[in-house]
Amino acid sequence: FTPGSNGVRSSTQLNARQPILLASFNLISDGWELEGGFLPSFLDCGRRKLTFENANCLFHFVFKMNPATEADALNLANGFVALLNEMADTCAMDDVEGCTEVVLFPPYPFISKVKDIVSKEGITVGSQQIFYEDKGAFTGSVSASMVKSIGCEYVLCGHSERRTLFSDSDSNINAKVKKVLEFGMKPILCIGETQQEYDLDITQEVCAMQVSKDLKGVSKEEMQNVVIAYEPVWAIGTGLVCDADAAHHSVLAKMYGDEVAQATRIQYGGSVTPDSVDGLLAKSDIDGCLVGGASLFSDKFARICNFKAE
Ligand SMILES: O=C(CO)COP(=O)(O)O
Repeated sequence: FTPGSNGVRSSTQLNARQPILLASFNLISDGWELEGGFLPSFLDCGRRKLTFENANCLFHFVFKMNPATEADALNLANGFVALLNEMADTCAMDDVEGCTEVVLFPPYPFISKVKDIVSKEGITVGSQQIFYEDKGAFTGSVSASMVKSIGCEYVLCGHSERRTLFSDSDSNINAKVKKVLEFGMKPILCIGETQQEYDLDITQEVCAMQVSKDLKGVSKEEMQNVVIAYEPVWAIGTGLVCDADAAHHSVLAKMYGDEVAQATRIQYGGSVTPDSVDGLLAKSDIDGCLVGGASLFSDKFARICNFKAE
């Protein structure tokens, strides 16, 4: 492909991929036998802080394996809080409607102390990963009960880096999604095609397969706690931004009606920065962003939360 001059793939480049979630949810619906197309709303899903003009958005900031020390992580968290305090905020802590939900995903050792700093600002924390077993001789692993017990509300499942670097299979991801739900937390299922799959024009098939395998056995009712993050692998950490037409709610609406389309939260991830966020969130079909690299800079974090849809 040829990226646009600003590193953003244009919609013409993405025409072929627009029905990704149509295909994906078609497969899911075969398993669910959806009737009448109702899924409960996601709007009860947690903390919120900011109002601005951005109602009901869901921003997840994933630190990945950064920063190097606890002191650095706490500095970052304090920086977020300081900047948020400078911003207009009309959301009460227990507001839901019209407020933006912000969740941080620090590495395990920093979760509790970061949570202590940011929770008074209405920001909550999540876990970048869990193992699907409850307990036992699984050296180096962390269970759902452990992260739940320190206040994690969300858990990432199926991130492309886990799929490729740590051989996370679809069946393992499915087991993790179910374990997260069993413990009353919310899985964020990450899906997305690689560069090679994009070039082969099999994006739809790849995403459909991931969704159908990774959500196998997840009920309609449980789906109210599932978030889907569409993250093209080629866009992660590269500066290239998919225009995310692929994550189009209207394809869901055509199949299941508006209620389902509105109830399903779809995030976009892949090189979300202060420069790209406004354009991305101007698309009514994107409900929020999953942010990696920009999470490590408090000014970028603050600007992303305070996006202005173009
Ligand atoms: O992988 C990501 C979030 O999960 C995206 O990472 P970047 O924002 O660094 O591209």
